[in-house]
Amino acid sequence: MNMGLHGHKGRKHPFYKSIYFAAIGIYTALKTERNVRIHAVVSILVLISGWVLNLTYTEWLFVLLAIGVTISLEMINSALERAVDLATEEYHLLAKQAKDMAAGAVLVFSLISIIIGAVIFLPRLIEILKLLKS
Ligand SMILES: Nc1ncnc2c1ncn2[C@@H]1O[C@H](COP(=O)(O)OP(=O)(O)OP(=O)(O)O)[C@@H](O)[C@H]1O
Repeated sequence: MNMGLHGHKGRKHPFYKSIYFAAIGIYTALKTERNVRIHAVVSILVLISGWVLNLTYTEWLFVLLAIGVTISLEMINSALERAVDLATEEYHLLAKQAKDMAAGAVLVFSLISIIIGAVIFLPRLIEILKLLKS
């Protein structure tokens, strides 16, 4: 394997090609990973809700961060699952730990996202329910 001057396998792509491969990666994740599709649909619903509820500048920053990091982590989790499956088809403790830790990372940030969502959206929803009652 020629690592050459350009590092990994001696390949060197122009920048636009790297962006193209990354876009293919997003497409592949959407096509093959149910969890990524669910996150994408929920994210679109959250963006519409944020627009309807007229979020503040700071609230938008938190919402965008929560959406972006959650989907990114989910894709890294899927990538790691593939890398592990490529490395071994056998049962292996290290394979289990690698997959479970990656899933744990997704879970940690999902819990943070739920807190961010609750802090931003719950007070507004309660406000709307009060208005509907009166
Ligand atoms: N080669 C392996 N050796 C040991 N344990 C494994 C191996 N592959 C998978 N596992 C265990 O089985 C679980 C399920 O693995 P799988 O690859 O199906 O991922 P998954 O968690 O179902 O993925 P998804 O996020 O797509 O639902 C892993 O979390 C891990 O605990």
